[in-house]
Amino acid sequence: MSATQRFDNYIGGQWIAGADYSANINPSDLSDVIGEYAKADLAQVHAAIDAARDAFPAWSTSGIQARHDALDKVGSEILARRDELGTLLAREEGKTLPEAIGEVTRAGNIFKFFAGECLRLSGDYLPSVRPGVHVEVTREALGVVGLITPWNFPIAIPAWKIAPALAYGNCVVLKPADLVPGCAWALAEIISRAGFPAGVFNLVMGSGRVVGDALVQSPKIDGISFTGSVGVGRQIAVSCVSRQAKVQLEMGGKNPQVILDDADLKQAVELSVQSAFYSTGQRCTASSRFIVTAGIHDRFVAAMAERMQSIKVGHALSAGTDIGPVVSRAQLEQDLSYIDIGQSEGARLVSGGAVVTCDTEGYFLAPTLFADSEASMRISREEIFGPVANIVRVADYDAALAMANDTEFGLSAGIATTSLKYANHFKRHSQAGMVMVNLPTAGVDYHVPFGGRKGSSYGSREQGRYAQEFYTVVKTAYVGS
Ligand SMILES: NC(=O)C1=CN([C@@H]2O[C@H](COP(=O)(O)OP(=O)(O)OC[C@H]3O[C@@H](n4cnc5c(N)ncnc54)[C@H](OP(=O)(O)O)[C@@H]3O)[C@@H](O)[C@H]2O)C=CC1
Ligand SMILES: O=C(O)CCC(=O)C(=O)O
Repeated sequence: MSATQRFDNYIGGQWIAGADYSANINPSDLSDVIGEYAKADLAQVHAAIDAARDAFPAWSTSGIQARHDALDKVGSEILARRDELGTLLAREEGKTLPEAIGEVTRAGNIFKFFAGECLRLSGDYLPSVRPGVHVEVTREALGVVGLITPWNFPIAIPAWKIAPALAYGNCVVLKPADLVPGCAWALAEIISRAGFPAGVFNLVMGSGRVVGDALVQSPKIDGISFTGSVGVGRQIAVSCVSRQAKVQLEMGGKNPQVILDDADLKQAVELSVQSAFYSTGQRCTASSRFIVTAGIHDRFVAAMAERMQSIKVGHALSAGTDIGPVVSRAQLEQDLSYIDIGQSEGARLVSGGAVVTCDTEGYFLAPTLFADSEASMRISREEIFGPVANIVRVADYDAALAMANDTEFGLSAGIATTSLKYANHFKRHSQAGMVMVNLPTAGVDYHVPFGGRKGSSYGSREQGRYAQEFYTVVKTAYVGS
């Protein structure tokens, strides 16, 4: 691939040159330009929405075998090209190559799963309370959906929005994050050859303020599915609700990882390192606050400090790298500012705290851990979205549960314990959408519901068969004789 290769938008079955282009830069090596990616202008966004509207009547009533076959084909090609696509993902986002190949595999499996879902859509057939009448409850496609995706999962998040949308008969306009258009473009290119009619799937790249906002404001869009920050998500919700468009938001987290006295220390340390630092901490499911009971606290702090010495930060494509770079200069500055905040709030730096120099120029940050933190500190309450975590000491399980739930977020929550009693109590009383027992808070399956409570999510769940709640509307038909 030439460094200056240009990648266009995909609108109405055609590759359309952008109104402008921007460079996609490798955060592990700022001299590596992956390509120039199109930026759509407003006319192109509206052309994509119109193409999707025109395609909707035929696609929404198309045969389920054709939909199955096209989605299955996309899944097969993604899986067959997982090493190549994983390399592209690692290059543009900074996940390590094994993590990136894992994400690509997840995307391929998602398309395969939703290919199967085309064949499993069911409804209800019931007797009416009126004699001689019966009732049919069926699901129909929502319409044209705008999908707005973040930079931290450049292929899996587009996949888990696109695949159910198409499976249930919707037409799609995808706007990926401007920072990582490469995987979205590669996915669009695969979809363009899989047998979907023109206009069923459209890709418009560019900034959220221009392209994303045009999708959100368009009266021709029936629903928006968004993953990203709380601030942008809430603005989108207000716009969509005011014009009665459906909206689904997946946003931030401040996910607690509780470590109880009876936990297996080695296991607790491993899952905590995974939760907080893998994928450079850039997961909405990452844990950045460890809530540790008094009897294990000092041993946990010491074991974490020792374990963190062996975490290797480096180029995402280098063998042996555990943690790749932070995605961008802006995100690195945000992470560093939270490290300053933690120190000025009086937390004790146990490990990390500074940028790391590597052979290439990139945004490398040492995984950073604070101890002696208080639950009221900003580092304990605000989403950092980088490899920065802190430890708060509590007296016992009851205090740990109360602190875990004392947050405006509710995405994922973990507990490390050998006690069935506490594990069961935590599963029942955690105010998070996803609870992990003796597992990292991050790292979810593709065939079960994904989403949170409180400030983390809004609208129905993503993934698994629960995805149909967003991408379909229910019709109740009464049939007399
Ligand atoms: N929950 C999660 O999975 C994620 C959470 N975050 C959190 O958000 C913070 C900021 O990250 P960032 O990428 O800027 O998140 P944003 O919420 O800004 O971006 C997410 C997506 O929304 C788009 N967007 C931005 N503004 C608008 C708008 N006004 N209307 C419609 N779409 C819009 C973005 O476009 P573009 O970026 O191309 O301009 C991107 O495609 C992170 O530090 C982290 O805390 C970030 C990523 C994922
Ligand atoms: O932890 C995961 O597997 C998913 C995380 C995620 O969806 C996100 O960070 O946006």
